Amino acid sequence: MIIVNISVVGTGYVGLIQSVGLAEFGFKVVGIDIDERKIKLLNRGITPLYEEGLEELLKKHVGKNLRFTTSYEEIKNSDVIFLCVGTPQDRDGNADLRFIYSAVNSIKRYFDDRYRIIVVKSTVPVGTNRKIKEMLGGCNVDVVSNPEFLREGIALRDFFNPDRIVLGFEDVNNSRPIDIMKEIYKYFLDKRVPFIITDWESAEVIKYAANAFLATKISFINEIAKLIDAVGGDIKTVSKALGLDERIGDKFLNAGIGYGGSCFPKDVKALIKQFESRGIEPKLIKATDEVNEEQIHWFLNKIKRYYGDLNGKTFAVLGLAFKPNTDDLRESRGIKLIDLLLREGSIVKCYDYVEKARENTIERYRLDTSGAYYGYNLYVLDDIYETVKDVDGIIITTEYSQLIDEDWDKIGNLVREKIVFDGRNILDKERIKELGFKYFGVGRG
Ligand SMILES: NC(=O)c1ccc[n+]([C@@H]2O[C@H](COP(=O)([O-])OP(=O)(O)OC[C@H]3O[C@@H](n4cnc5c(N)ncnc54)[C@H](O)[C@@H]3O)[C@@H](O)[C@H]2O)c1
Ligand SMILES: O=c1ccn([C@@H]2O[C@H](COP(=O)(O)OP(=O)(O)O[C@H]3O[C@H](CO)[C@@H](O)[C@H](O)[C@H]3O)[C@@H](O)[C@H]2O)c(=O)[nH]1
Repeated sequence: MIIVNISVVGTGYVGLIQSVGLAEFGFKVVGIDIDERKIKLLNRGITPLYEEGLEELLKKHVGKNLRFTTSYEEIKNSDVIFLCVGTPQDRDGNADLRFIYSAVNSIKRYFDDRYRIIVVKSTVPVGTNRKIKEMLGGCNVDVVSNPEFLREGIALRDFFNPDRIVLGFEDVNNSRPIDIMKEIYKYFLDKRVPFIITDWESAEVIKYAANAFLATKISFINEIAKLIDAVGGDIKTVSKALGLDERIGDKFLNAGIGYGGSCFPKDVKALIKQFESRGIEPKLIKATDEVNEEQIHWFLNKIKRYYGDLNGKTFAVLGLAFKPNTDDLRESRGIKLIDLLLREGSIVKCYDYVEKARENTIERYRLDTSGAYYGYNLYVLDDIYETVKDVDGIIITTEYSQLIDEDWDKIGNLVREKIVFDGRNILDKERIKELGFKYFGVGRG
């Protein structure tokens, strides 16, 4: 089979990267989304979300072998359909599959006798690929589980350089869908990226297990950081020494105010639910989640212990996105801390290096033009020096490396009190203290 047409359903972080990536490979791609505003922007070559290098690649292909639409009719002409809609958390902590099922029903309407493949890239609980196949009963279709492992902020780099490609099939002895997937991902085969060809269930579990393992590394080091805080020492040295053991590895051992984002928090919770619904207690994964939920409160208490009462105090919160170089605020620890500070009666001035993250914050709180959040005291500023002016304390909430190179002398002259609560352990503790700042990190004595 020569793949002629590909469609990608859902044009968020995953779907948009998948669309431009496949267009770059030379395929004819149509992105489908129910969000008309997004589709209009995309067809004009504008990305509704911020990701480095994405707009350039979008502009290169849009109007040529890449276009976007809200019409599912495109499915008629598609050989391969990538499913990339969101699977957010529902009220009970399960993965909400509403968007998946609604997209599958929309796709089904345009199926005829032609053979097609649906590739599920969304993160879905065990059993979902099987359920999708059942929903398509009678159709000439194969369903392939192909979880995505990209990280926001470096999504394009991750897309073109994956550690592995995981492909789950209903029947690993049926070569037809396997061959087609290998044709689509020939670029990766040529690069000798390992391919894991397996069953649906294993593929589905791999995605959740990978996220839960990384989240556990973070919660583990955050727990050790609490001990270090009590006894003295520096968690950064501890992490470094641990990481030098190749069996442990140095990645994802940075202590801080916890993990956020659109994946770890919801995926860890959804994995817990998948255990529980089968009568198994996931003790370790539950602890990972609990440590993370607690971490921001533990850090707020540290701030409270210093000031006594936070009511009326002014803080500069540096970092709004859940991680550097993205505009994504989902489950951002910075936003969570802002909410907690506002509840304590504090005045918050905040800043992020990514302009779109600042805009999203304004939108989230529906700020008026002066920057004052109705009923609260929240200001989103476009300049870091304006942000720190006259504050009682600086709180770092996102691990931006740019913070290291800021003019801390100048910052020291602008603040009311020279004190930094470094929720990401990003600053050089000794250097900042030499400049006369009081310094509080996470597990730094
Ligand atoms: N964001 C990441 O870094 C990342 C990485 C790996 C996996 N994932 C997983 O990929 C999936 C998508 O995540 P995301 O961050 O790209 O989500 P997103 O919220 O950014 O995008 C989802 C898109 O789907 C669209 N959509 C919803 N219902 C639709 C429908 N019926 N038809 C067509 N479009 C529809 C929405 O309008 C939206 O544009 C999730 O399951 C997530 O867990 C995300
Ligand atoms: O040592 C560390 C590393 C990360 N974090 C925090 O962990 C969160 C998540 O970071 P990261 O994993 O880099 O970002 P995501 O874009 O959420 O990517 C994760 O979630 C995606 C969606 O499932 C997966 O595809 C990726 O492989 C997985 O890394 C952020 O809040 C970070 O601040 C730490 O606190 N300490």
